[in-house]
This record gives sequence, C-alpha cells and structure tokens, in this order.
Amino acid sequence: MRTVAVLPVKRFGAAKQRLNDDLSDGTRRALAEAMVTDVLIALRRTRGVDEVLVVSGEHAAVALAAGYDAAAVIDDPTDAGHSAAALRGIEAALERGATRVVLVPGDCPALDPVELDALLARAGTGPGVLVVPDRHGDGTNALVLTPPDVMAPAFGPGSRARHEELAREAGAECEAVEVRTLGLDVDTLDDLEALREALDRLRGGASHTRGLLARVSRR
Ligand SMILES: Nc1nc2c(ncn2[C@@H]2O[C@H](COP(=O)(O)OP(=O)(O)OP(=O)(O)O)[C@@H](O)[C@H]2O)c(=O)[nH]1
Ligand SMILES: C=C(OP(=O)(O)O)C(=O)O
Repeated sequence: MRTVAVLPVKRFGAAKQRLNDDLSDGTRRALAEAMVTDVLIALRRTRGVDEVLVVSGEHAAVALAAGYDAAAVIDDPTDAGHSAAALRGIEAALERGATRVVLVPGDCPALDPVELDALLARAGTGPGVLVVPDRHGDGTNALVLTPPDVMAPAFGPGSRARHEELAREAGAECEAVEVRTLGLDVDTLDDLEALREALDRLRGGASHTRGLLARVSRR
C-alpha cells in the first residue's frame, strides 16, 4: 500500500476569511502559515504517510513544503477551491503510484502523527472511505480514500453526510472515525479558542501555532 497525503493550501492572504472581523490581516496570515507548518511537521512524523503533496499557489507554502520534505507542490494559481485542489492532488498522487490518499486540511495544527497512523491502520485494501468529522460533527476534516479515486471529495457545509452518501453510491465501505486532534480545525474564533484549550491540555506538537496563539489575546 502506498499512501500519499494531499494538503491543499489556500493563498495565505485569502485564507481564514471567517476570522476577518476577529483578527488583523497580518495575524490571520501568520495564523494560516503557522498552522500549515505544524500540519507539515505532523505529516512528516506520520510513519504511514509515504509522501506529501501540497496543492497551492502560495509561494510561502511552496517554500515550507520544500523545508518539510513534502514531495512536490501542485500549483493552484487561482485558488480553485478546497475540493478542486484536493482533486488535483489526488490526480498527482495516482501518477506517483499512490494506492491510497489521505486528504488533510492545513488548519488542523494539533494533528497527532500517532492518531493519524492509527486512522490509516483502520483503512483496508478498499474500496473504502474513512470520513473524519469536524468537532461539530457535520463537516469533514479528513478523508482516507482507498483507492485514491474511489470517489470525488465534496467539501463544504454538511460535507460529512455528503461524503458518506458518495461513498455508498461508489459501492465503497464507509466509516466515520472521530480523531481527536483532526477534529480541531480553525474556521471561527470559537474554533480558535477550542484549539487553544485543547493545546493547553496536549503535550507537544503545534509549536508554531502555540507560538502565534501566545501573541493573540484570549477572548
Ligand atoms: N489550494 C487550495 N486550498 C484551499 C482552497 N480553499 C481552501 N483550501 C484549503 O482547504 C483547507 C480547508 O479550507 P477552509 O477551512 O475552507 O479554509 P479557508 O478557505 O482558508 O477558510 P475560509 O476563508 O474561512 O473559508 C485549508 O487547508 C485551506 O487552505 C483553494 O481554493 N485552493
Ligand atoms: C471544512 C469543510 O469544507 P471547506 O473547507 O470547503 O469549508 C468541510 O467540508 O467540512
């Protein structure tokens, strides 16, 4: 089994728009970059991930990818959308011999490599889909697709149920798996505070995001 992690990254200046009213542009950009950095570090430490593909038009993300052993960067010059970017990564992963992909967002900095390895260990030889819900239970924070093109990702509001239905339509086995550190994505200020509280309890990891949060006052 050859597992490739696909990490779509929106250009940092356009990222995290739902935090527009809560953080300055500079802090929002720095947060996006810090979170992507921590996700890249966690992916590098995940034994079950053979290669990392970053899909982005963000020059700083390209530099980060090079610095953290990401195998390649697939360009996304126009921020084509989360699902479109993920699809580009899946196509590139297939060209590189992937038999499984894990789609990971760049806004889950608490990602624990041990938990990700445990998730990958649950994926069979396929056809199968593992859906990792967000902390609200109705979004999707990660997908494990075996084979990579078993179904097309369809991120956005209500995506958990949509992904489960798409898996059924594809005749694939489907399981929703809660992964504590993958459930902590950051879209809103509430998410940021939930992440901060979780990091207060967690040992290690997310060093760049921890550093940034230390400079952002608690609500
Ligand atoms: N390459 C690429 N990645 C994207 C795009 N849109 C979202 N992503 C990535 O997909 C993951 C989850 O996306 P969102 O939670 O919607 O992040 P976001 O678009 O910055 O958040 P909002 O601006 O608040 O919608 C993050 O890693 C994003 O960087 C896109 O158009 N292109
Ligand atoms: C976060 C999700 O979608 P998007 O990243 O596109 O907002 C989701 O599908 O739960």
